[in-house]
Amino acid sequence: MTHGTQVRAAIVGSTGYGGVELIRLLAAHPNVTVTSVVSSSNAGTLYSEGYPHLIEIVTDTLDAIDPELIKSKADVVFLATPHGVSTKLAPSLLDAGLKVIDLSGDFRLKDTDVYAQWYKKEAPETSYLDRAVFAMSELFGDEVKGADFISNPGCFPTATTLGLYPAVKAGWIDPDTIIIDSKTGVSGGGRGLSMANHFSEVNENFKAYKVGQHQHTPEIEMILSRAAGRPVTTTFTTHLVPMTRGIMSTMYATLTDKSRTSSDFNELYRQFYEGRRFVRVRPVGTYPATKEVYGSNYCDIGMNVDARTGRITIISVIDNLVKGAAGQAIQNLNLMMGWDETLGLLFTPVYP
Ligand SMILES: NC(=O)C1=CN([C@@H]2O[C@H](COP(=O)(O)OP(=O)(O)OC[C@H]3O[C@@H](n4cnc5c(N)ncnc54)[C@H](OP(=O)(O)O)[C@@H]3O)[C@@H](O)[C@H]2O)C=CC1
Ligand SMILES: CC(=O)N[C@@H](CCC(=O)OP(=O)(O)O)C(=O)O
Repeated sequence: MTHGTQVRAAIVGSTGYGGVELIRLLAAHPNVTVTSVVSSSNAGTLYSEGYPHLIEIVTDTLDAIDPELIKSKADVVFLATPHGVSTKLAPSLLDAGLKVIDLSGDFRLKDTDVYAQWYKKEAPETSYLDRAVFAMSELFGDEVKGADFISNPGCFPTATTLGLYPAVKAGWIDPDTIIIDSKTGVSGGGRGLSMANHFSEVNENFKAYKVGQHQHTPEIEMILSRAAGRPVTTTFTTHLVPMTRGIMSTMYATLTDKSRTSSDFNELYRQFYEGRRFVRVRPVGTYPATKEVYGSNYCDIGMNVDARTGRITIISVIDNLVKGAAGQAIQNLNLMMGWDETLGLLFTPVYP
């Protein structure tokens, strides 16, 4: 599996935004070498033709999707492919003996009917679904060590549930009252051009989308239900804002004990995330902005209790391409391999 400590990685969907972010981050990882960049549509061409910023840095030619070829070049495969593709690809890669980390939503939901309902696609085969470990690093990281198949969380569920989990788990907020208002940058939609992420549609604009229909709703509910120890449903709305990277989730909920203060919650969160470098709980009275995590694997959280209304407002931010995708996938690789979870990921946010 390893050569010394070196793991060889292949990236399927390497030409997309998640794939190119994996390349950027893995270039700084001491234990991983990217040995195969894979494309379903451009095999045989130079990778840097599609990404001139990587000229003379990534000199590889794109490989075709061939499990045996990938197995000959790599130990672990990242799937940064659209929903529905991993369902078909992951089984053959696992059968070839590769470890797989899937960035798509295909293997996150264990109920096949729920997947089919929200993703409008046929669910993966149950035996492979059962094998996939859903890995929100800070919440379920203990389940990842030694796994051979990881399902990486979605970007909105990452920002949202890291912000809500400690309060729900402690029983300090009523899970039935939670309302989640999320905003995302355009890169969340991937590199493929659609009318929705056309410059003229996004610039100077701010719009809600997939209202009541977002595919991340059942994933958020699955995680909050684990925290609450009973089924939880929630109201979740996404908005597209004119920025490239970043997600902000603003969450509202009613307190179960109205005497608790912002300081009480702040202390609860600090204790819950103690020792987890990538979650930064902001001091009472301060709130994170997306730019403060730009290009980094951090999730920053701030909260305010309003004694007047008996409600809490929790604000959580991530970079959708890092903590929301490639960064957390690498964090999960680290946990899977039994390495320090921060390996290769301790870079500062890009500012300004
Ligand atoms: N963008 C984000 O912020 C986040 C994305 N994700 C998830 O990560 C995955 C990748 O997203 P993202 O990088 O944004 O998407 P992109 O659209 O930017 O890239 C997806 C890539 O997948 C490849 N691809 C398309 N069809 C197929 C196919 N049939 N078989 C194999 N490869 C295919 C394409 O490359 P080629 O034609 O060269 O094969 C394409 O470049 C998605 O599942 C997405 O939901 C998760 C969290 C956040
Ligand atoms: C702007 C935009 O369209 N964002 C996407 C982000 C989802 C995504 O990336 O998908 P997974 O995290 O499920 O893999 C969306 O809202 O559907």
